[in-house]
Amino acid sequence: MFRLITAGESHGKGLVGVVEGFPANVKIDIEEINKDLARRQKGYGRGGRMKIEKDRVEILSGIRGGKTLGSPISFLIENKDYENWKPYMNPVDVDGETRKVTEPRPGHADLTGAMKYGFEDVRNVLERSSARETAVRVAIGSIARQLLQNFNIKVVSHVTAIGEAFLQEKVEDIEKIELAEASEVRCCDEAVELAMIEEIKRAKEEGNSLGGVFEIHVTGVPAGLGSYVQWDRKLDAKLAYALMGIQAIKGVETGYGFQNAEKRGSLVHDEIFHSPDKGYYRESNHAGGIEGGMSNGENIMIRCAMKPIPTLYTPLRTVDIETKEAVLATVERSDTCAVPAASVVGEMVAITVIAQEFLNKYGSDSLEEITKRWKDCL
Ligand SMILES: Cc1cc2nc3c(=O)[nH]c(=O)nc-3n(C[C@H](O)[C@H](O)[C@H](O)COP(=O)(O)O)c2cc1C
Ligand SMILES: C=C(O[C@@H]1CC(C(=O)O)=C[C@@H](OP(=O)(O)O)[C@H]1O)C(=O)O
Repeated sequence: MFRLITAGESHGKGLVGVVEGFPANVKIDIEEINKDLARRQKGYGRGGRMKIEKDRVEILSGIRGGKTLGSPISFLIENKDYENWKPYMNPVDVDGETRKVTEPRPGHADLTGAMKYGFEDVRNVLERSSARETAVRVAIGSIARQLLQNFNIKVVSHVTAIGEAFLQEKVEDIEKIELAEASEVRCCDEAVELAMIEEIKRAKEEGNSLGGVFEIHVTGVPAGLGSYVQWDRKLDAKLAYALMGIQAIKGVETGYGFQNAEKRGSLVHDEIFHSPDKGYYRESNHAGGIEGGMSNGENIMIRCAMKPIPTLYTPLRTVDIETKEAVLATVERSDTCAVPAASVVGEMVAITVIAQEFLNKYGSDSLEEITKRWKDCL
């Protein structure tokens, strides 16, 4: 299993990722990583920052001649906006007064972060709590995805709700979900997409913000990733942990989680069948591909709820941390809605967990060794 760590401030020089324990001899196409980074930058409702950045990864170690070495993979994603923030973000010489932030935004990490670390300037919190960091997790997910492509495992995602605009029916047809890639809000239904865009336009006009729901589907996952034997080895638990680690994600559901809770068992549990060519299979997938903390061979389906963006152009009431006076929250620049971007991040975070658990089961030294063990289990 590989470990990962991210570093970097939103307006600092750049973001850094380190992946340790990744197997050797896996072909990595760096342009594929850049494509995933670009996908994260798209989506109707984002603010001015995405016009400044053009995220690209610079590999620093762990890949040679297009293949992984088994040594730590490290990389850099430059913050182009650093040029505009140099006087305030320079590691050596900071003019802290000019850009000091003292009006914490409700819903962001600002106030509690400042209290926790003893800061008088909320900038010291917002720089790292920012979802700019998710670019690194997308790059790592893209590397994980390229490993799993060798085993026919694929991940797709789509946005199912933005504010009050949502899909009525749950979509399980992967080809239909893939159509979401072309949509401005990553929704696979044209009529709902238009309603979502309207919803975002209205929120923007009001100086307000929006959240929503996205859904991730992972296909081709073999049965037996994760385990029932210990609570912290359960696949659903690991996915929920990693997905809740994405900024602003406040709910994670596997399969028809909350809907299942309202129904009788006979309508929820997926009956088991067998055929010589398919092996064991189910005709329904209410469990979302996970039973007893293990993948059961069906598609993995996960939904994530994102809260509305905390920075409002019509700001909420707060307290100045210097004067303790009632003021309005700070606003420099913000997205109105980032659910489409979050759905790309969710996709990449989920595939990272699946890759970690895949290596747990099949070994993690070289692609050849893993392939052999995977074939033995087919
Ligand atoms: C892709 C993405 C973009 C985001 N953009 C913004 C933004 O522009 N402004 C903002 O205030 N919050 C934004 N957020 C949300 C904050 O980062 C998040 O709410 C904050 O870090 C507090 O953490 P919490 O919501 O997990 O409690 C974004 C989140 C994601 C996933
Ligand atoms: C920079 C990104 O997202 C940022 C996430 C974010 C936040 O508070 O989370 C606040 C905004 O930052 P800024 O004030 O620089 O515009 C977003 O743009 C990104 O996704 O790459």
